[in-house]
Amino acid sequence: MRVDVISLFPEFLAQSAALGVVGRAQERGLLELHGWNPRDYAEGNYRRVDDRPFGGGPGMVMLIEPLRAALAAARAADPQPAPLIYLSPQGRPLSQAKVRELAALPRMILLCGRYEGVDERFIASEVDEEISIGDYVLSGGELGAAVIIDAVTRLQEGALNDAESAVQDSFEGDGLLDCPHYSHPASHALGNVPEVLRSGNHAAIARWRRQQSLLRTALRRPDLLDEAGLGKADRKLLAEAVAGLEI
Ligand SMILES: CN(C)c1cccc(CNc2ccc(C(N)=O)cn2)c1
Repeated sequence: MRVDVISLFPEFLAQSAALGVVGRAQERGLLELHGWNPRDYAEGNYRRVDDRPFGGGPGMVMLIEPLRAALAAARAADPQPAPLIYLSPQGRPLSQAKVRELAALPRMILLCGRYEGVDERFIASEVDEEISIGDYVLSGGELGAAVIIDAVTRLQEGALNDAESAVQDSFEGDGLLDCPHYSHPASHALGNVPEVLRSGNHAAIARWRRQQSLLRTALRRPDLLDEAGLGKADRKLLAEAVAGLEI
């Protein structure tokens, strides 16, 4: 997958993408990252990329022309079509379903705004999708771009080895929160590992894990539970777990 990032701080993305799963995916040729800095395309001796908003008010707005030139350069660098995705607090919240959709694309271009964002005319004319990574304001869209790059890279075939791909279950396969995990030592001052996990009874272990995921989701994220569309067996498992709670 090719990802082009339009950002005033392309080195930020390069550094964060050089590590871990994303770094390895680049080495394996599973991911190709390219940065485009609007400042390289800003005219005039001040090479302006932002200016004050019409109508007054605080902050600065990113100007149309440097963005148009940076986007044109990115598109000219590779014939593959790609959606332009703008990271902003006004975007649609990112979800694993959206990550799966993006991960299936051959290419995407991520636009990272700074300041108060981008001139609305550029958004209206060029942006295909506006995405938010959560309801909070950051100093720039770069962290959102890094989140999307990480999340889509994990889903590229060959990006994760077996140990890592186990983490694919919650939020992905079934839309529920993950169950608790334990490792050595089996008994510890902080408590002991649940017996079922040491029983070797794989059916009982799978049942316990599913039940824990259901219970956790019900207690922490009932909104996800509604979306998960539980079947009869799951509802029975959950009822049994809830009955077992000493509340
Ligand atoms: C209106 N405004 C402040 C603004 C508008 C656009 C971009 C930016 C850059 N900052 C960002 C970007 C994304 C997110 C997110 N939640 O995905 C949070 N902050 C700020």
